[in-house]
Amino acid sequence: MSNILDQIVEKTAEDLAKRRRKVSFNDFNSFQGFEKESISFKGALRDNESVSIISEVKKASPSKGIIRPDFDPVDIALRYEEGGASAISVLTDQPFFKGDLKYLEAISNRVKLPLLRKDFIIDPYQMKEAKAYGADAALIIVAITEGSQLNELLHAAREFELDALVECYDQEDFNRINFELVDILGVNNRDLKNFEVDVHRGIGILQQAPEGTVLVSESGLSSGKDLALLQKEGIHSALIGEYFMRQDDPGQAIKDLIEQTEEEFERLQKEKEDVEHG
Ligand SMILES: O=C(O)c1ccccc1NCC(=O)[C@H](O)[C@H](O)COP(=O)(O)O
Repeated sequence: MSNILDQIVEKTAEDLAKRRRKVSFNDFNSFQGFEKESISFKGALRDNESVSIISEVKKASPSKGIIRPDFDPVDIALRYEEGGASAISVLTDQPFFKGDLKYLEAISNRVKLPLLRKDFIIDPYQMKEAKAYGADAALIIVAITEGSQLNELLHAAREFELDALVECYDQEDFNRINFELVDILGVNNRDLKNFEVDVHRGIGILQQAPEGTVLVSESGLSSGKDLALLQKEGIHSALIGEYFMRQDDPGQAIKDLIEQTEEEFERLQKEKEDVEHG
């Protein structure tokens, strides 16, 4: 690991140490999230004939800086729900993405869709914290774990009734996964050395997962063409942030994208039939 993830993880560890001093592991037991029954994130991604959409609440990013200056996380999440998203990803990292755990909590009080805590999780403390603030699922990035840490985080997710979206950046990450413990796999299409995205590279890795794994393509997706390609290649879900966050009405943008995807998928099917029948 020698890229932006190094810097993010270093800062995450510092902030985590500060939070631990304020709120102990046991303190979380009295948080509101523990009263809520988890909603199946995995089920929501699969319950779709076409590619399901995980729409992301994302104010800023290391690659683009501030993406949405006029940022109202609850309003955005409500629009996502109305627009037809299957699940919502909420960035909770503050230093690099301008996210907040409070956004997760506020959204969980208003929206019925399953919520993914999108952060840089390196310790079981953050899993319990995710549940405490209303998450139904949490991201685990393989590249920021070492040795048994990945499996330890997977066990913690299970303990706190969270689905785990396990994210790879490359083949090396993929090779480290024990699929007996993992049932939702994401591949991030973004190359962290130059921030370029390549959806085809991601598909190639996702397709190696065992049958029954829920497959998620992440980053750089913005068109019906992208999503129809994913559907054609057997990918279940698309995680989309920046594209929606740049639209005046992110809810309408989801509706339009779903419609474009259906049209493009039909076009691809017809093209295939024409080739088959000469
Ligand atoms: O978004 C970034 O610049 C970034 C940089 C370094 C590590 C992670 C990063 N993004 C996190 C994500 O995975 C994306 O927010 C998510 O996949 C949505 O991507 P997009 O649709 O391109 O906003």
